[in-house]
Amino acid sequence: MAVFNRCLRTRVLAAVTPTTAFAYVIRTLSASCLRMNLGGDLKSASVLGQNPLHLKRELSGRNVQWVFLGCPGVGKGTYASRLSNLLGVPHIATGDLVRDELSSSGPLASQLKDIVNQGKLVSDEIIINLLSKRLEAGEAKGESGFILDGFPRTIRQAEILGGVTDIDLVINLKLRQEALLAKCLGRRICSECGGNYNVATIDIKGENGNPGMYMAPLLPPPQCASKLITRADDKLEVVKERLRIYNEMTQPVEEFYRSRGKLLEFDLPGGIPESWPKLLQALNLEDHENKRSAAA
Ligand SMILES: Nc1ncnc2c1ncn2[C@@H]1O[C@H](COP(=O)(O)OP(=O)(O)O)[C@@H](O)[C@H]1O
Repeated sequence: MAVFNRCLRTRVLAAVTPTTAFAYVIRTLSASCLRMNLGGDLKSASVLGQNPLHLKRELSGRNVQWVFLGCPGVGKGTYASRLSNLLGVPHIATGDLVRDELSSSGPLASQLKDIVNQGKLVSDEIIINLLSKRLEAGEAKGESGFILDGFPRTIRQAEILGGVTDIDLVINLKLRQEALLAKCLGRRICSECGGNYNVATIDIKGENGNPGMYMAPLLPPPQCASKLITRADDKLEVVKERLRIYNEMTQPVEEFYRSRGKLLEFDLPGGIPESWPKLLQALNLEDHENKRSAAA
């Protein structure tokens, strides 16, 4: 097994141009961690109506390599994490990697704090370094496959990723504009367990032929209720800036994958109870656990 060497990475990063260095880091990791290119295209499986889970069993060592796109507050983390549990692949959210780094008070923390709190994107170099370290740690635990959430966020990141591994499917989550801001502002995190909740109730009345939409709040269990915190970048002005940056920098990534036939557009019809079964249907997946608890 190829073991990623931190000194080598430092030397390579210093010696070559940034793009080459990022690609080198991910290629090294991809080759060893992700067991790439073992065949099978799970994206086309879902499009063609076969069951990706069935295919997954047939592809020894090759788990899904999916990406979630979507505006801040759309619910990428919620659905990526549910699919990660269902498919048995890691959910890797680059925003979480950035927040872990921020709370670690390591050398990067002070540099990242201002950028994140202003709603800006951190540099490709930093984000790829954090992602590489996360993949390296996953390799050590025997992980394979991934659901990426928050990466790629720029065309350059998408090109680098595409240069080193195959992405099977990109799920583009979409939610009505009126709901996005409220969802971001209602987001809360348990400071103890890290659980994600939302205190916003979205209740858009149907008018002029447009349907209404209801999304119940996602309230914390009693043990988390008194420990909720709001992300520093979930303030109104910062959220507006993040939405602006998404439209400018990340929306082109949707087209990047659309033109390659990898994009699955999914309009969220409401909260989790309505959206989760429909998302599973769109992916040709079944959640037996969910069915069992719904029937109970
Ligand atoms: N791929 C990335 N490229 C650059 N910056 C990133 C990336 N992923 C996360 N970040 C940084 O982390 C912050 C939080 O990310 P995330 O939790 O994904 O936010 P959101 O809820 O807006 O999708 C971003 O505003 C940005 O500063």
